[in-house]
Amino acid sequence: MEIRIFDDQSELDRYAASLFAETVRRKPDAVLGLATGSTPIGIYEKIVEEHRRGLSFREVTTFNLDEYVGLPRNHEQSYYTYMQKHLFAHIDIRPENVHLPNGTADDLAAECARYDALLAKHPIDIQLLGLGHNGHIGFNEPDESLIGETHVVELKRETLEANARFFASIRDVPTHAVTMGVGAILRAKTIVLAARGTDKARIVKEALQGPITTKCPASLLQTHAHVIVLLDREAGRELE
Ligand SMILES: N[C@@H]1[C@@H](O)[C@H](O)[C@@H](COP(=O)(O)O)O[C@@H]1O
Repeated sequence: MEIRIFDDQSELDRYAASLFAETVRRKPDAVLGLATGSTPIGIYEKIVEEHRRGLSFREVTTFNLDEYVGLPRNHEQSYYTYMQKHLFAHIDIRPENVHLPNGTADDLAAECARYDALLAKHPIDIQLLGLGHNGHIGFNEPDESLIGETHVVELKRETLEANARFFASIRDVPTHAVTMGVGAILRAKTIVLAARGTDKARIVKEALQGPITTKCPASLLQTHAHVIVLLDREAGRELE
């Protein structure tokens, strides 16, 4: 596991973006795994800058980690809207190459199977991950056991609280989400985990240097051969 600590936020964003840009330069039809949350926003800005400097995403395919259950695509807090706003509207990606779980599907089990079939056809070259305060990756919440494939998850209280800041009140935060499972995440050839801020310091330490346990889903990343962890000083301050 490679751990890089940055003094400057925009340096972290630029470095993360360069890893994705390099992948696309090397392989124009690369498959990118994408994440939401506040952490990737600056990274997407830098990816858009790479596009403005000439990098094309015409042949690229993307998969997002997760989507809320029950939010229509055009809801302002859907991850579909987030991705349009922060990335897809600003690059030349083909809409048909963009994949997110559909959280409003009538048959969510069928939707999960559809997503897994697509993932099986398009192995992810590089996967971006944020880190939940409780160690979740995507929406794989800490539990006695974890699920490998795409599934519906009930969000933990702490996740609802953390994400309430994006909604009018905690009552408006969807209680369930569709998430890619840890199997698909760990099958990505390269994983880039980004975390910032003092409030992530404890979970960063637990995930990277604590025991490998389903109680901290991000700790499973310790088993992956090619993980690059990008932290600011605050998020990295408890690491030994
Ligand atoms: N489903 C997302 C995760 O993919 C993300 O990593 C996490 C952390 O978000 P933030 O970067 O805003 O701390 O939030 C959400 O719960």
